Order: sequence, then C-alpha cells, then structure tokens
Amino acid sequence: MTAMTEPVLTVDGLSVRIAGLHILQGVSFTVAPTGVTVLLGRNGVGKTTTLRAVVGLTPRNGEVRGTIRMGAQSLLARPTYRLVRGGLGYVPEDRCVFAGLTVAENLRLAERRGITPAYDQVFALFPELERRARQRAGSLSGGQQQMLAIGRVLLNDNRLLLVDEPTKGLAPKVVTEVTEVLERVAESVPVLLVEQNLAVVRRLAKDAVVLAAGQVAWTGDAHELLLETALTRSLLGVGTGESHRGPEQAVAPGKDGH
Ligand SMILES: Nc1ncnc2c1ncn2[C@@H]1O[C@H](COP(=O)(O)OP(=O)(O)OP(=O)(O)O)[C@@H](O)[C@H]1O
Repeated sequence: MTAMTEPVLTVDGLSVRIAGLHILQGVSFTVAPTGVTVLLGRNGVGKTTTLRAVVGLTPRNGEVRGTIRMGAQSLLARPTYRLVRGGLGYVPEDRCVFAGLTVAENLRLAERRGITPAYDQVFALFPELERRARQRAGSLSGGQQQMLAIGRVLLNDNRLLLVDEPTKGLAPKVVTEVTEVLERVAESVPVLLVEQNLAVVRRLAKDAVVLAAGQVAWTGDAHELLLETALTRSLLGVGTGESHRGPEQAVAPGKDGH
C-alpha cells in the first residue's frame, strides 16, 4: 500500500456502550485519504455515536473499546482538544455556534494557537460570513449557521473533517449551497460525512460505509450502492430516488447531471 492510498482514518473493532445500550458492536472501516466517505444507516443506528467516538466526545457514562487511528496515531483516550490540534476537524450535527456572539467572535474563538488562521480561504468559500461578521450568530438562518460551523473548522489546517448531517433541516436551495461548499472543501481535505439526503450523497460521496444493527453491513463504492435500489432500501429503509421521488430529491442535480 503506498502512502497516497493509506487510509487517513482506521476504525477497528469499535465498541461503544452508553447507558446500558451496546450501540456499536465491533465497527470496522477505513476512510480514504481523498474525497468524501459517507457513513450511512437507519435512524438511531449509531452514526453520530461513531463520529463522537472518533473525536473523543463519547459521554462520560459511555465506554469505548477498539482501535481508532488517524494515520499512524492512535486517537482513543486522547482529549478532544489534542485531536483537534492534531488536525481532526468536527462539524457537529447541531452546529453548536455561540448564538450570543457575532460571526467574527465565533470565528475568533475557533482560532488555534500557533496556527495562522486561514480567513482568506474561509471568506472565499463563504463570502456571506465576511458580510455578516458583526451579526449575532443566533440571528443567522439555519444555512448561514451551518456555513459558520463549517467555516470555523476550516480556519485551521485539517487532516480529516468529520461532518454530521450538514443539510438536515435546510431548504432545498440551501442544501445545494452547502453541498457545493463541501464539494470544494473535499478537494483539499478528506471528509467523513454523515448524510441522510441521498441526492447529496450521490453528488459528494466516493466511498460508503453502512451501519446496521451495531455493525458495518456494507462498504464500497457509494455510487454502486445507490444503484442497488433493493440493497439501499433494505439497508437504509429508503429508495435511492431512481424510481421514487422522496425527500432525498431535495437537491439540485450535480454537474454530471446525476
Ligand atoms: N448519551 C446517550 N444516552 C443514551 N442513549 C444514547 C446516547 N447517545 C446515543 N444514544 C442512543 O444510541 C443510539 C444511536 O444514536 P446515534 O445518535 O448515534 O444514531 P444516528 O445513527 O446518528 O441516528 P440519526 O440518524 O437519527 O441521527 C440511539 O438509540 C440513541 O438513542
């Protein structure tokens, strides 16, 4: 295996128990060093639990076992701030912007000591954030808050980004905007993405990992998975949009027309 193809993230035998629930029961997968790997599965299967375990945010009453490595470095048992300093960027599902602070203050809080923050790059991707620098984050729209949540992570150098349901609850036009931004972001940093909108998955994802019943039920090429309507339906409980128009259609087609 050459350095270019070595996974950026390796999860092996990951087991997570929280409050008596054995949520992940030996989950193993890898994330390629380029592009978007999507983590799929039915509601409540443990996708967020997986991302939180990777970034060291399992609740205190939880128990995590197994191996998680970014490159050669073991991540388990390291505090989150160290993982973030080491280049692990995390955009949580609930965005977690500081509502009472301005956009500029939210960004300033995300600056990492010892690293020159990449404001030029962030404002090039999100001109809206520069225009709204003095606006309180709590008064931004859901889409703008999502842009802020992604933008503040991109101020710093990242080796891997974990992004949890970035399009959830957003209007179709905003879903398209967020998707386009992630597409550009993924050109320079690998992304492990949790996403339920299959049109977004189709546009962004190269690889797919599907969780079912606490384990990995399928891994492989994301487009191959989406072509397998029956498999997708059985694993995810939804259609792929090929033969049925559901909420996953709520994004504009990609450049390739798919
Ligand atoms: N802190 C916690 N305390 C108790 N149960 C929890 C906790 N965190 C997660 N769970 C449970 O673990 C299971 C997996 O949750 P998780 O949020 O990881 O699923 P998910 O696949 O991300 O779901 P969704 O697609 O609905 O966002 C759920 O049954 C959830 O209720």
